[in-house]
Amino acid sequence: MTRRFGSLAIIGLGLIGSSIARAVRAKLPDVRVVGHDADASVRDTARAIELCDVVADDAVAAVAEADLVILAVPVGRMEEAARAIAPGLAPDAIVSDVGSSKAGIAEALARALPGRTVIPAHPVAGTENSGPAAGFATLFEGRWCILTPASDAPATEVEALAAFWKALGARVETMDAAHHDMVLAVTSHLPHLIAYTIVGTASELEEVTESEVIKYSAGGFRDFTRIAASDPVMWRDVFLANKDAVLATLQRFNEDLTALQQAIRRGDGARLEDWFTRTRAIRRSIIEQGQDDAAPDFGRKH
Ligand SMILES: NC(=O)C1=CN([C@@H]2O[C@H](COP(=O)(O)OP(=O)(O)OC[C@H]3O[C@@H](n4cnc5c(N)ncnc54)[C@H](O)[C@@H]3O)[C@@H](O)[C@H]2O)C=CC1
Ligand SMILES: O=C(O)C(=O)Cc1ccc(O)cc1
Repeated sequence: MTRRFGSLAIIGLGLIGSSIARAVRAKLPDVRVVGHDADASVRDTARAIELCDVVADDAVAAVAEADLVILAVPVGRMEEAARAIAPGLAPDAIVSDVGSSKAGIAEALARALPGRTVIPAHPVAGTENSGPAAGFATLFEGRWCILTPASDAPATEVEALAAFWKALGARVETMDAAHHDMVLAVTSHLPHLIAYTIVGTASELEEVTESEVIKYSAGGFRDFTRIAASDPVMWRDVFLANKDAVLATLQRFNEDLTALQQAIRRGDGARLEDWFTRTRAIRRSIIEQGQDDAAPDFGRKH
């Protein structure tokens, strides 16, 4: 029988940590949830909104009873968060995380928690908002959660973690951490980099005032501004951690951008039309598969 967790500790009570707490309360009401955050003001907010059964001031105390510990801190803080919980972990506790990149975190957690069962995970669900008030219980519904267990991870524990995420409404996939990082570099990290670039570039163009950028932002640019409002610390860490895959993807992107630039300069309408026809077909197949993440209610709150 699949192991069911009775007591969960969440380290980091921002958007993702607080969404897990809310989803567990809604879908797994028998699971005890203890939360901890390094930031005292976040702990105060978590207590004020009664996010968890207990909010612990101390990381060691937070994990003492837990059979599942989820680290929901920025990617660059994973190792220190793991080191902080290590002395308090129960012998059979599983440690997981929610970081947006995976290979570097797997190495960091293995260093910090030798001999422990560590199963990294990435719920591919989020918004541009951060902090404990930004979370919501339905965030993971119908969204993928990718598990990247090491090849020697115990299958029963991987299955238990998969069952946990499915109970929160997620669809679960398992893959190698390096493959995860390459796929997410294309589907998430590069798009964020492009959004950060275009919004910054638009606001710096001498010919266009900042008020015009705001006044005339049509649909496409507005979508970019939403993404470009994402948490600066979180995304700094993602790009530093997934450097190799992001740079490889960026290289390809730059080549394609140069090809389109050349088509515009040469008046090569056929090339532009071919390219745009292909991308429209991609969008349509995403919608047909029922994975329309760009739907207007994407950042919905409950
Ligand atoms: N924001 C998003 O849309 C998504 C984020 N993720 C990943 O989830 C993780 C958390 O992201 P968010 O919840 O968005 O960030 P957030 O900024 O909303 O929350 C992070 C929290 O971690 C706390 N923290 C930092 N260092 C800590 C430490 N050493 N010990 C305890 N608490 C600590 C911060 O005080 C903050 O409250 C990141 O690794 C991110 O890559 C994954 C999927 C989506
Ligand atoms: O807000 C958006 O559009 C996102 O793309 C949210 C997101 C951010 C980071 C992740 O690792 C997964 C999902």
